[in-house]
Amino acid sequence: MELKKLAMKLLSLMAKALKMKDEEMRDVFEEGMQSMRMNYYPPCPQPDLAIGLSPHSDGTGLTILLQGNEMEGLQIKKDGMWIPVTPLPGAFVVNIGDMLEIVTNGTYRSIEHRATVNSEKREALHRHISQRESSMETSVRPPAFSLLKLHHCSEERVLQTSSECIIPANSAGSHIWMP
Ligand SMILES: O=C(O)CCC(=O)C(=O)O
Ligand SMILES: [Fe+2]
Repeated sequence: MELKKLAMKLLSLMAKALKMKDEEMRDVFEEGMQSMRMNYYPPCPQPDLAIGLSPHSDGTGLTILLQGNEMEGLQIKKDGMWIPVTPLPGAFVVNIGDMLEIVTNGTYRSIEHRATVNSEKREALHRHISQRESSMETSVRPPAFSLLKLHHCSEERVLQTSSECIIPANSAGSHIWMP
């Protein structure tokens, strides 16, 4: 509940920064799905040869993350390089997800990230804040993304552009957002 309040506050500030209507942002995320996940990375004898979680972006609106036992592991990709996100005691990390990138018309970019492992265990607790289904039309013009039914784009086009397109996590693969 408190994390949802925090997420809505952050979303509201982003809406303000973008001169979007607050209600518009609330309409997308207030009644959306939320999920909680605990990731446990066991101690690894050869961390350099292993990966905890492969590179991805979150398909959500916002992810609020607490790096539990303050072990390093989370890395973001910036200018082609993996940068560690050093855990700060008691601090949350907030990740922008794909759906927020779409709603903000590409201004707030969804970040590619991964998790490495250590010779000691690591824990990370996540709260994902997602959109209400069928509420993804941005009022910003021109829209940077449009929703295509998958059968309208050839498999080749999807493959060519897959690093730039966004596949909604809950769409069972039937729709795709294209820039
Ligand atoms: O373990 C982490 O810090 C990141 C995990 C993550 O990115 C995810 O579960 O989506
Ligand atoms: Fe993630």
